Amino acid sequence: MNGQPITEQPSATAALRLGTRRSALAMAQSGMVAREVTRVTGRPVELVEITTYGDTSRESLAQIGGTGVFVSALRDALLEGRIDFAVHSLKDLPTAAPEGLALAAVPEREDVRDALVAAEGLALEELVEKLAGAGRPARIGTGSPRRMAQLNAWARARGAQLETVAIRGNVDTRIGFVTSGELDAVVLATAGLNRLGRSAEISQHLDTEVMTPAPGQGALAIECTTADEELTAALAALDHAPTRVAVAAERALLATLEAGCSAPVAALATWGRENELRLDGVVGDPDGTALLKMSANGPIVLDETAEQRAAALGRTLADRLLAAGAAALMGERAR
Ligand SMILES: NCc1[nH]cc(CCC(=O)O)c1CC(=O)O
Repeated sequence: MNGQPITEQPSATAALRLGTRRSALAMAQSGMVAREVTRVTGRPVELVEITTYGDTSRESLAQIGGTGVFVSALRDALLEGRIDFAVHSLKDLPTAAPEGLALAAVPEREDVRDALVAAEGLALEELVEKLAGAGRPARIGTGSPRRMAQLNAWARARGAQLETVAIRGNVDTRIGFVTSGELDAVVLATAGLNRLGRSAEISQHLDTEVMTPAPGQGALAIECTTADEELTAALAALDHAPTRVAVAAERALLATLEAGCSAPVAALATWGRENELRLDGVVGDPDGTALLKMSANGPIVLDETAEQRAAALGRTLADRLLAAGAAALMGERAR
């Protein structure tokens, strides 16, 4: 794929170099954005493969620190001029704004929900009931403390038997645990499965009340250098303001909690009535013994200050969560 223009244009302008990770999901996301970029700029886009630490390390994300493991190699390539722009899953992007880089666009968000991929296409409740009949707990794989916390809290609330099993790996590997019978189900982001054309393997879309998604889940981030003003301006055509503002609230909550993408923190901002942003925040411990849930609403008009006001909403909700004991719940490791 390296060096191959994936979109051809009659114009003689030089190809834009899009840095991408090699995973199937990253390639799918980059390919989709590449086509859009060609549509709005008229320039061909070539994919440049970049390997990140998160791709080569076999350690758990919690062990290697989580924040930024998929992102830093792409950012280095941008700052060294080896690529012109990069596409990240927004939920993998550290909340700190990097020197010299611009978040040029946040395209319209995909489905925010987490998905259950279970044997025989069973829903969570059916799966747990069936296995209770067989005298054992449902074994559900996920590497995410956020998903573990909410799965365990769900089970605890209904006195159901469920066991979360820490797993890692790409989408194929994770679904493989279910097909092989090693696990009864895994939880993955719906957005990723949709982008990979694997929606048919979803047995249930988990309700966001039961499984609130990660901050930024389902959204992409398109990054380039601030020095490249022309490209920054051109990429802005791919920006979707309602998505950008919603994720600003979610990420401000995460930043204020001083938590990373491997922390048991969930946040979802949704537009209700026109110009009304609702933010739901959840902090838990992976065992699901306690789950702290709060929400806040703010009237936000989509103007130049919208992102800042959304961020203020996120900080306010985070402060309320902290006042209610969020820090102790997350524990030292996640902070
Ligand atoms: N942490 C890995 C990761 N980063 C983004 C997605 C899915 C796509 C998205 O949420 O935009 C995934 C996989 C998953 O959680 O199943």
